[in-house]
Amino acid sequence: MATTTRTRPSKAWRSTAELPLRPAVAWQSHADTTVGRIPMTLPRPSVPDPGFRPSAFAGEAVPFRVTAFREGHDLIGVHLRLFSPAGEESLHRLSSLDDGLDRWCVLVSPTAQGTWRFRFEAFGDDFATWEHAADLKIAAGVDAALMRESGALLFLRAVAEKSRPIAERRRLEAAAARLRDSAVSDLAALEIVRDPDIAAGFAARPLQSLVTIGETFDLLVERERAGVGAWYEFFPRSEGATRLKDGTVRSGTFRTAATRLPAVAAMGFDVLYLPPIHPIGERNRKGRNNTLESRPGDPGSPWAIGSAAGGHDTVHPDLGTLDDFRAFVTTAAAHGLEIALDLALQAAPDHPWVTEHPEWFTTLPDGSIAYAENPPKKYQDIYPINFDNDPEGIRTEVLRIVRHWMAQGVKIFRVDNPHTKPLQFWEWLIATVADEDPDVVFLAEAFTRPAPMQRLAIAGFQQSYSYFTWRNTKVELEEFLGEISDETSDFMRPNLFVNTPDILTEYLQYGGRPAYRVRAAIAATAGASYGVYAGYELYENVARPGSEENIDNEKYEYKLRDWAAAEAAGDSLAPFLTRLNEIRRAHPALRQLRNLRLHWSDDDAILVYAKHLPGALTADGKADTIIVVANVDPHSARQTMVHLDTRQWGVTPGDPFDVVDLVTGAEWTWTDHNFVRLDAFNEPAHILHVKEHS
Ligand SMILES: O=P(O)(O)O[C@H]1O[C@H](CO)[C@@H](O[C@H]2O[C@H](CO)[C@@H](O)[C@H](O)[C@H]2O)[C@H](O)[C@H]1O
Repeated sequence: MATTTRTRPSKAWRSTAELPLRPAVAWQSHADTTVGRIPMTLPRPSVPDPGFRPSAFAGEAVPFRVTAFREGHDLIGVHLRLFSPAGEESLHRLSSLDDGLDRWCVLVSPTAQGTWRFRFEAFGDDFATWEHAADLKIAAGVDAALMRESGALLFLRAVAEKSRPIAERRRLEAAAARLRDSAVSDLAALEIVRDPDIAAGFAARPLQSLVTIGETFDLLVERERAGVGAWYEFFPRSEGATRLKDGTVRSGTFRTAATRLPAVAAMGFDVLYLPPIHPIGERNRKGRNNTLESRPGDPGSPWAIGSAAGGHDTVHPDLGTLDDFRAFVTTAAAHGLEIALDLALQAAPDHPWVTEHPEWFTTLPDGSIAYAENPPKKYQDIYPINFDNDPEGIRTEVLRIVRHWMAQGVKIFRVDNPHTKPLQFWEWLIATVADEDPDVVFLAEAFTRPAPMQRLAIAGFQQSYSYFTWRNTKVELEEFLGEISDETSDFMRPNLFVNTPDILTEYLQYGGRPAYRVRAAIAATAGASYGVYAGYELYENVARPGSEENIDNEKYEYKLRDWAAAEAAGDSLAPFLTRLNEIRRAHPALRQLRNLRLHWSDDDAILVYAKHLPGALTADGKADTIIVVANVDPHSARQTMVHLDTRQWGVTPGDPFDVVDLVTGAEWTWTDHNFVRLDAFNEPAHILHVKEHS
């Protein structure tokens, strides 16, 4: 049987409205004004700080937007002229959002990495202006002769454009003659005004006047993993750790931890993040539950980096050797997992830096060095680095360390507390590393105020931890999702971790299993990147009294977990996480962020959002639409009406469309208003795929 395969164009972009390329010609310009003939403002993608550039990831559906208008009521059009890193030029027609705000938009997906350039070109759309007026006036018998003659002149102007296909020019010439022919009735002339072929020709090659060329901007396109991925975090020392007869625990190693890789991969995760893997300080080592006294056998916090065994370039001897680490990275890659390493720029008191480079620390008047803090947290087992004492020396050392791990196959770094170090330093480091390898990704662990958090992203961090963990109610989530998918999306890519070793929110502590389930569903579908710290799947929800983190925290001790027994007993969320990751892989709309749109329900705990990706931007040419309806009250069953703006995926309001729940398999026919009932104790969220549509 013959099969047909859709072949995608091998260009560096995909577009919802690409036009044949035409040279840019500014027909009117005045050097004595700032504003162009057709004013354009608020171009996007953009960043709030001059000197920096917006970014996207390869394959991201980027809405290129601008606000453009002109005096009076003649119609305008707007083009996006795009230049790929290789210098290929393309032209894309923006559509009016018709929201009364003069906003225009086109979706383009750059698929090639590198620096792109783009600009907007606005123009008087002379055919559209005439068509609009002629349609009304000729039909009403007002100025019909005048309209017909204006049309003929317009068509002949188009005929003179040699770049138009010959068939189109002939059609226009004939149409102009008929408009002028007094034997042709006004009713017949109206058919010319409404001729779809003529309209299509002018849509592809508009008849332009007053062409205004906007400023040219840069857009940095980074690799897909910079923006998309399912992350899993585990402590390698816990994986394969064994309790000995005397009650002590023998550390896991890279070799034993490697035996857990198939299970992490089978859950569908893409990135495995490891907390620091370096020697841990002996002096001031913390004991269990963040106590200041460690007991024999306590392994200490991995973030207390450095001992006589070495510093940031060394593997903790308990974990194995550098060769073992390299083998671990290779095995992970064979399972489709990329390793993310921690980059925590601080030192335990016995780190070699402390004696070799005392100038890298701040010595107090009494000769001591103050320990690190991230108020209200106190890190008595580490010294912070003073980046201003020897900036060059510190830069050289950190670059050496990063290069060292890159040489072992690491291309992702989770940076600890970057907001406690100078922004300038990060701008330099990330740019320097990108020059050497543009595939390296830095994730900022900056739980701080919005301004420093956002500036770290603008300065170059490819990804950022976010406030997601603390946004739990419907109202909070709506505000958060609206912000990350639009306001900050040109420069900040949030990773929606559901938990971390430092964060066990009250919502999880008291929400029971429904809370774990619904949070995972929202993170995996709302975030293009999301993450899970090991133990989440076992619903570990007991906090250390007075803190927002797990009791008997893995940061200070080995954690021996029986994954298989939990799963066999039905006490594991792993099957659900696996399904979520399968859904993410099967649905390209979910591997996007900027396409998230909030919809509505009548209930204060039912959150509704959808993600749509047009077929023009998907690899197989099929549109993909997912609707998520989530009950964020983990203590109840809720029923309500859900209201959708179905036009976002091309369905006329009121028309029916079929959906399938990707978790339960249930199928329904929906319209723009639908009844839902979500029982938190059963299935707190619908993840609905809109079946076959254009
Ligand atoms: O300050 P954050 O909440 O962003 O947390 C990150 O950095 C902390 C310091 O590196 C780190 O804290 C852990 O390591 C410290 C140093 O060993 C130790 O004193 C803390 O008790 C321990 O929580 C935290 O894990 C990291 O995510």
